[in-house]
Amino acid sequence: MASSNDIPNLKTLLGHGRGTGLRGRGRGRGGLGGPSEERAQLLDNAVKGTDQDAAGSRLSCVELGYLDDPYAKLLTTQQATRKLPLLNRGTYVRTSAIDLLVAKFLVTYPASAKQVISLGAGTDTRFFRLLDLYPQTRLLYHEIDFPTNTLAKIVAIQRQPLLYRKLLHTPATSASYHSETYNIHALDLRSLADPSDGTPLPQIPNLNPNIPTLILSEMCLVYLQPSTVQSIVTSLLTHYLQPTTPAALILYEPILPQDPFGRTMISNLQSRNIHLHTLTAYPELGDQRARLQAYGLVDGAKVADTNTIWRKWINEEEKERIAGLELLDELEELEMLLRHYCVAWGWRDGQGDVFSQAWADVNE
Ligand SMILES: C[S@@+](CC[C@H](N)C(=O)[O-])C[C@H]1O[C@@H](n2cnc3c(N)ncnc32)[C@H](O)[C@@H]1O
Repeated sequence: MASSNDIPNLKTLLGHGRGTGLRGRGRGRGGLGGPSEERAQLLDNAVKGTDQDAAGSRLSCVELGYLDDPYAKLLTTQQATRKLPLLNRGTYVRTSAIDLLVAKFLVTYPASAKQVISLGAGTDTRFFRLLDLYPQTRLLYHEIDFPTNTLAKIVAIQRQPLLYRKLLHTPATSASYHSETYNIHALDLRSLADPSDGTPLPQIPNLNPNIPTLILSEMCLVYLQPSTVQSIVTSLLTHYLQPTTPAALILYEPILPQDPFGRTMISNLQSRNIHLHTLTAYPELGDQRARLQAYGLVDGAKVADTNTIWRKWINEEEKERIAGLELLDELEELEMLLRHYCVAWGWRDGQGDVFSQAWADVNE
C-alpha cells in the first residue's frame, strides 16, 4: 500500500469533506524537461525511496499486531510510526495475499528445490520469514534492487545476529551477497531488459535456470515503462531460466487510474517525482490478467483486487482478530482503497500442471 501522503483524501472523494479532493497536482521539480542525467537520477532516487514507505507500513502493521514479523524492525532504520487504520488494513491484506500464494508455490514439486526471484525487494523480510515457516523446503532466494538499497540491507543484516545467523555465511560489506540459499543482487532491473545494442545481459550469480521459479514484484515493476517490464520478464523467463522451467509471476500493483481516487493517487505521487507507468498501461483487472498471458505465462493467469482478497481469502476468525486491533469506522473508504490495488499471478507449468493445481482453489 502507498504511504498516507500518497493516497487520496478518501473522505473528500466520497463527498464527506470539503473541496474538490484533487490535491497535490504539482509536477515536482523536474518539470517536463528531457531525460537528462540529472533528472533520471532524481527519478531513480525517488523510486529507491519508496522502499522506506513500504518498510514504514510493514513496521506499523507489525507493531499493532496485524502481522507477525520479527524481522521488520531489524531491517529498517525507521522509527515505527503508526499509520492510519485504513493503510494498516491495506498492508495486512497485501502481505497476507502474497504470503498465501507463495506458500502454495512452496509446496509444489516436493522433491525439488524451489527458487524465488524478488524484484525490487527493498527491505522485504519474506526470505527470513519463509525460513522459519518452511525449514524443510530447499529454497534458493534472490533479491534484486538498486545498490543503495541492497547495501543498506546487507549492513542491517551484518548488525543483527537474528538475521545473519540464518545465513550460510555473514555478508561482507558489499552491495551484493551470494550464497547457495540467499542472494542479494545489486542491479538496476532495467539492465535485464533485452538490450537492442547487443550488450550482454548481466550475470545473476547462483540463479538456477532449471528449478521451479517464482518471480515476485511487490510494488516494483509498476515504476518502469511497460515495454521495459515486458523485456525484463521475457529475459528472466527465457534467458535466465530455461524456457521449459516451470515459472510463475506474482504482481502487486495499483489499478483504476481513471476515477477520482486513481487520479489523485497518481498526482500525489507525481509531486514526489514518482510515476506509476504500468498503472496507466494496465488500468483494469482484465488488463493485468492479459499482460501476464502476453508475457508467455500461458497456463494460467488470475487477478483479484485487494477488496476481493479481504472478503474471500481471509477466514472469518482472522477477520475478527484484525477487526479487533483498531477501530475502523470508514468501511466505505476502506473498500475504495482496497479496490485500487490488485494481486495478479500467472504461470507456465512446464511439463505438468502443478502450478495450475496449486492455485486452482484461489478465488479471483
Ligand atoms: C515500493 S518499494 C517495494 C519494496 C518491496 N518489494 C516491498 O514490497 O516491501 C519498490 C522497490 O523497488 C525497487 N526498484 C524499483 N525500480 C527498480 C529498478 N529499476 N531496479 C532495481 N530496483 C528497483 C526500489 O528501489 C524499491 O526498493
